[in-house]
Amino acid sequence: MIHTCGLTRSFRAGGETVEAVRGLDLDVEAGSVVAFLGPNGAGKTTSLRMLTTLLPPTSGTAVVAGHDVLTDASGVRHRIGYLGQGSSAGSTFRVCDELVTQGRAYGLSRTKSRIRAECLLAALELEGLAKRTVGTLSGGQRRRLDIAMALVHEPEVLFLDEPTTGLDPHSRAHVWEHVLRLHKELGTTIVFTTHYLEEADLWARRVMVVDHGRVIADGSPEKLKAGLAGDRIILGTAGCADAGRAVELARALPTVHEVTAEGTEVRVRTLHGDAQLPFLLRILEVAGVRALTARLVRPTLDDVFLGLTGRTLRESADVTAVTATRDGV
Ligand SMILES: Nc1ncnc2c1ncn2[C@@H]1O[C@H](COP(=O)(O)OP(=O)(O)OP(=O)(O)O)[C@@H](O)[C@H]1O
Repeated sequence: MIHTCGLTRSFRAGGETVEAVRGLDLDVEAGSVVAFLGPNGAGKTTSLRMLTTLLPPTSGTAVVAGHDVLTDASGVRHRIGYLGQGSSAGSTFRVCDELVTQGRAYGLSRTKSRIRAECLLAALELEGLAKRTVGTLSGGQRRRLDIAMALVHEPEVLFLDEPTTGLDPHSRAHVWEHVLRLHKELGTTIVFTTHYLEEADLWARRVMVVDHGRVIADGSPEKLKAGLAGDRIILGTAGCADAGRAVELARALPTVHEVTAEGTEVRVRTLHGDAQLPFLLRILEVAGVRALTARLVRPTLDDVFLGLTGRTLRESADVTAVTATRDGV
C-alpha cells in the first residue's frame, strides 16, 4: 500500500540546512496500523507530509496506494485521507455542512455527499451535533469531526498526525475506539504519528521508532520490547553477600542479557521474565540465597528508545503520558 525508497527532505532555516528526513525506506501492507513514534523534531510530520503529497521530497521515491507522490499527486490524494495537527473545519460552519462540502470537494455528488456525511456522523457519534457550528464543539468532538472529514471519500489509507494531542485521556480513548472500529470494518490502512508511547504500544501493529530523521527500530511493539529491552526481574535480597551470589547465579542463565546489583537489590534483564522468575527463585533457594522480594517489570517502548538512544522519549518529548487503556478507562 505504501512503498518508499531513500526518501529525504531537508530545509534551509537560519542559514543552515536541516535534514528533517534522512532516507526513509518503507513498505506498508494494506490493512496495517503503523505508528511513527519519536520525540519532537524527529521527522514524523515531514514524513507524513511527503507521503500525503503536501511536501515534495528532496530525493527518493514514494508510491502510495499505487500512485507516485511526485508524478501523480492527484491519484494519491483521491485515495488517502489526512488528519493534520490542526483542524481543517471552519469554526463558523455547521458540522453537517462541513462534511457535505468536503465530500463535494472530493468530487462526490450532492446525494452521495449527504449519505456519507450522515453515515460518518453516526459512526463517529456526532449525529446530535450535526446542526451545531464547529466552533462550539469540544476538543474531542472536533477531532472526531476532523477524522470524519478525512474519511468522507472512503480513502484506502488514512494518515493521522498526532490525532489525540491535547485531548484528555477519555477523549483520546474515544477517538481511538472510533478510528479502530472503522479500520476493522473497512480495512483502511492507518499510519499515525504520536508522542504517546502507550498509543503506539496499544494500537499499532507495527511501530517505527524515529529519531533525528531516521528510522532506528521497526517492528511490532512486542518484538521491539522483547528484542531491544527485555523483561526486568528486580530482587530484594537479605544482604550484600546474598546479592553478590544472586548476581553470579542469574548471569549463568541462558536467557539473561544483563545483571546489575546495587546494595541488596539485584536487577536482571531477561527474555521471558514470567517463566524465568520462578526458575530463578528456585535456583536461589537451592543455593541458600535469601531473596525477600521479587518483582517482574515489563518493558515499555520508552525502554526500547532508551536502549537505542540513551535518552528516554518522555524526557525528549516532554509530554504527559496518556493513560488510555484498551478498554478506554
Ligand atoms: N518548513 C520548515 N522549515 C525549516 N525546518 C523545518 C520545517 N519543517 C520542519 N522543519 C524541521 O525539520 C525537523 C523535523 O520536523 P518535523 O515537524 O517533521 O518533526 P516531528 O517529528 O513531526 O516533530 P513534532 O513531534 O514536534 O511534531 C525539525 O528539526 C524541524 O524544525
